[in-house]
Amino acid sequence: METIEYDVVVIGGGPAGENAAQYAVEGVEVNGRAMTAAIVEHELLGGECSYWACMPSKALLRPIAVADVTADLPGVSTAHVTPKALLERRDSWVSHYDDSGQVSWAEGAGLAVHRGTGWLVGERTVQVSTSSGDDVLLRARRAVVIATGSAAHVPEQYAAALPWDSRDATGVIEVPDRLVVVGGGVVACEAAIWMQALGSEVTLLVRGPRLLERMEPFAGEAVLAGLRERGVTVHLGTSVSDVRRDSPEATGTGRVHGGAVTLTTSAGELVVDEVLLSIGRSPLLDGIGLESVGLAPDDVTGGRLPDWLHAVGDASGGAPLTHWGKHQARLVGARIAAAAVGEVAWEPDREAPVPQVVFSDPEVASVGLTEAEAREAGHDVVTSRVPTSSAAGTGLLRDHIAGESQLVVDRESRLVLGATFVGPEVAELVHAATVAITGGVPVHVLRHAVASYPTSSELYLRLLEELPRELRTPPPPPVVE
Ligand SMILES: Cc1cc2nc3c(=O)[nH]c(=O)nc-3n(C[C@H](O)[C@H](O)[C@H](O)COP(=O)(O)OP(=O)(O)OC[C@H]3O[C@@H](n4cnc5c(N)ncnc54)[C@H](O)[C@@H]3O)c2cc1C
Ligand SMILES: NC(=O)c1ccc[n+]([C@@H]2O[C@H](COP(=O)([O-])OP(=O)(O)OC[C@H]3O[C@@H](n4cnc5c(N)ncnc54)[C@H](O)[C@@H]3O)[C@@H](O)[C@H]2O)c1
Repeated sequence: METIEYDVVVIGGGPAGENAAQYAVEGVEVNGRAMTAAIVEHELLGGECSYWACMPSKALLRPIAVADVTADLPGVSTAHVTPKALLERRDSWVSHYDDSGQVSWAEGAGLAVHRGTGWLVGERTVQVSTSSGDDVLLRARRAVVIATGSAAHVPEQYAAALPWDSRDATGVIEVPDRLVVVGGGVVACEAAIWMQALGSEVTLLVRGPRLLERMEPFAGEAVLAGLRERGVTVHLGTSVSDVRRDSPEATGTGRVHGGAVTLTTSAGELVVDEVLLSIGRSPLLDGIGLESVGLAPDDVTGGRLPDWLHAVGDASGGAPLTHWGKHQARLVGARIAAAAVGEVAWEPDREAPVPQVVFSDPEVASVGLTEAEAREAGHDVVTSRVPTSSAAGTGLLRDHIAGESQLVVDRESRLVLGATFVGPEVAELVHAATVAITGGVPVHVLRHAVASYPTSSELYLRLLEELPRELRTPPPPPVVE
């Protein structure tokens, strides 16, 4: 078997793997020789995000959001979604499932791409099985990075019915007349919108009492009202006990997978044409040879790895979000690069807060701790909440503005712990809160960050004004006895 040496070998070429490889070697020379890295990828370079997750879902949702605005904005005629053109836009944003652009980027960045499935066979050693049948061994002089992503959960009771997963929803070709979406998380709240806009009659079956259960309750309530308003049926507190399908058939991604599906649920029996299962994802760590180096998947997600092995992105067990995986990858890449030249990479003391935007209607954008998480962590919490329409800039966006926005503040330090914005186009509002948390900007200082009139950012002034007056000044110095 041929053996090739690189400084760094990355298993998995999604956004996290690509960034780890790039940051580990970019501009780094050791003894006058440029660092080298290889990415092993067995599907498309760019990963889930580029072809089956973030990009296609947002390409589908944006025109729907724009059409919604025109329906609520006097002075323009109302636009309507045209399903064929919407799917063509999706196809263009996923480059027709062709990754040659990403391969060119990798080659331009000096990264080698090995097509095939990779797994560890020993310390710093990855075997790659290629479609031609010629396996190759990649030896990493410095580090191996696991960036294999995650896989959707498919409980046993659904497996024989061949339900859709998120790839079928983002890659939809045949629009089922009646679609059940199981789950009340991010995929469910986003996919229900585009599937309904494409013509499906959508029913959400949510096991828990609310949508978006990891976010502030008022966010899930607003999204629930939004979905119902656009004609989506939502059953909360509903479990599925049996799933049967007539003639299940593996017809391919985005096509209806057979005949009618009958679901027995705590809300009664439902007969539909397709079921989209969106009940979470787990790190993809099976079959990557962890046992060959004495490790188990829990060691990866628990951060118990030898110094030559790293994990980034969904595979690490951290927040399964592209920007978070890329952040982890930049940190890991910088650590590998610094270690190669005998240095230690600089990192801030404080761990960065995780932002997330749900591109539902209304949108939800949040960062840091929810109120409940902050209290559980022992903070003396103060919150301020205002209608998202309460700034002139947000009010101008459209006629009807649903949703509220909230800051969670630590009373003692005056620091922002978390923020949630619910409403139209709030995605861009959250970054200022992310900056405030990352930079440790207390609210009495944040009040002096003046937003232009009339922009949505003036909502910060409204939120800060709602806080108790005593938080407008620095905390008193500690009394020295
Ligand atoms: C429908 C949907 C929408 C989403 N929308 C957003 C969004 O708007 N914003 C956001 O931040 N996040 C979003 N996410 C989450 C986001 O897609 C993931 O967090 C992100 O893709 C994780 O990146 P990654 O590099 O860790 O893994 P992936 O993107 O999954 O990439 C892993 C890569 O590794 C390859 N691989 C796996 N095992 C091997 C092996 N043994 N050998 C070789 N190659 C291997 C895979 O083929 C894949 O290309 C969405 C997820 C879904 C499902
Ligand atoms: N805009 C974005 O950032 C975006 C968009 C889509 C997906 N994502 C990422 O993808 C990940 C996966 O999304 P998701 O919606 O599949 O997961 P999720 O974790 O967001 O939601 C899972 C939902 O399924 C429910 N559930 C769990 N097990 C169940 C079961 N056995 N039966 C019925 N219901 C069950 C949960 O109560 C929850 O409502 C998310 O964690 C998110 O980070 C991000």
